[in-house]
Amino acid sequence: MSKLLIKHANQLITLTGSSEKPLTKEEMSNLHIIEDGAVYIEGGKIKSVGTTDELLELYKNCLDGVEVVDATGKVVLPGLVDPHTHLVYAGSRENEFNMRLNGATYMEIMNNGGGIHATTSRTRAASEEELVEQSLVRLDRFLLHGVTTVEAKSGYGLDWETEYKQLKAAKAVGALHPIEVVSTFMGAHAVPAEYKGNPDAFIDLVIEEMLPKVAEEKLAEFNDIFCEHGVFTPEQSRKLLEAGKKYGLTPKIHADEIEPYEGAELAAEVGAISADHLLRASDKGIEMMADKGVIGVLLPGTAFFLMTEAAKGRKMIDSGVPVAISTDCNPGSSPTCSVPFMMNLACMHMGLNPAEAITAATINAAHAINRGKEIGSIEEGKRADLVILNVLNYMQMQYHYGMNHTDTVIKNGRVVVNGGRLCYQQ
Ligand SMILES: N=CN[C@@H](CCC(=O)O)C(=O)O
Ligand SMILES: [Zn+2]
Repeated sequence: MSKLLIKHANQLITLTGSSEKPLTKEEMSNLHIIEDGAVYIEGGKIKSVGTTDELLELYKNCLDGVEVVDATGKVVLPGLVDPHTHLVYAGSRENEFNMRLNGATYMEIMNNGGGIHATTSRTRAASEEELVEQSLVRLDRFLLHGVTTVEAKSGYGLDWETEYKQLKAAKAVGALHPIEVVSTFMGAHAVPAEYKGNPDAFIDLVIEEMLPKVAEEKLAEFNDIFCEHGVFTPEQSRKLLEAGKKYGLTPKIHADEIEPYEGAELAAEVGAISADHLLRASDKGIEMMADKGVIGVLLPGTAFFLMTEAAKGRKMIDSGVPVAISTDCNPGSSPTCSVPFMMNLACMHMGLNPAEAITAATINAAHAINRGKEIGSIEEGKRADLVILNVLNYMQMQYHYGMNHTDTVIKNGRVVVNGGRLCYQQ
């Protein structure tokens, strides 16, 4: 059984005591830091957490054969968790970026057959192997940025054959790569050209034909929809999310991204685990989310890349919404794998402080994908997913913005990134 000791961390950010439920309000700023910290890992799990002196004393007679990682001058965090990605797709859309720089809007591009439709065409045309290959490249990028778990949505098929191919590709990459991939079914990501003008019929198809197959083959844990003016209405969204619950799929929702549409309210009403985007969420919706404990997944890269006003992260935290951060990694509105940069943006454009950004990208992000008991904090019994950053204290992670400080990544107790380079064996 592999054994590993991390010692002399300048700051060991443990986030102790957060496994049962996501952190809210002031709790989000309390990182439970151990100075000169150490972690002992055995068989992929965290065995002990304490100061270096404490752990060296505790294990003094059994350090033979233990791999030792010296974190002097560095910060140790739980592995970052990305709870909202569109990981599996084919192609890219830099042409649309150029169009947007010249004044076109995201929805105009989509309504003219680009956007999600453009990626749908390419994803339909790609083989499962091609999707796997392209997704593995992105997973390597995530890992190099300290991310050890990602959620991945389908939604570039909009027909069963391709949705199935995407979900299978997500499973395959999860098995091939050190990063754990958690699947979400998002058959209702857009109204496909074949159903243009008849979104109700498409929702019925998703409910009647696709949901049962997703459930039968256990292809996903969550069910998501793009609830947006011109895409799916709150009524259609409610119908789909309620139907998914009957198949054991937990609701998630793309809510209030472009225009206010009572998506936050709907998330609270259907008992969604998270409502994501929320750029235009209403005050009432924010209150309802706080009341029901719906996690607000902030996607600061999307507002940044679409050059629009960011979600009100500060207000959400002050109102009691448990907040998480994600990349929204996708080829149109946020083609990035850098969770650390999202944390920078959340501080600069959404009013989070650096401690809250860490909570949002670790334990709260883990809760947003129902993994709070296994990952997201550094505690005895949890999975040994950790990242070691080349900074002296956690605030420097946000202060030296736009840089990748990842030095070492440990996944399930194995060193998979060392000195900022990938070092895992497939
Ligand atoms: N807005 C809907 N879906 C994605 C973007 C997908 C795309 O443009 O390809 C999002 O979350 O931002
Ligand atoms: Zn998304």
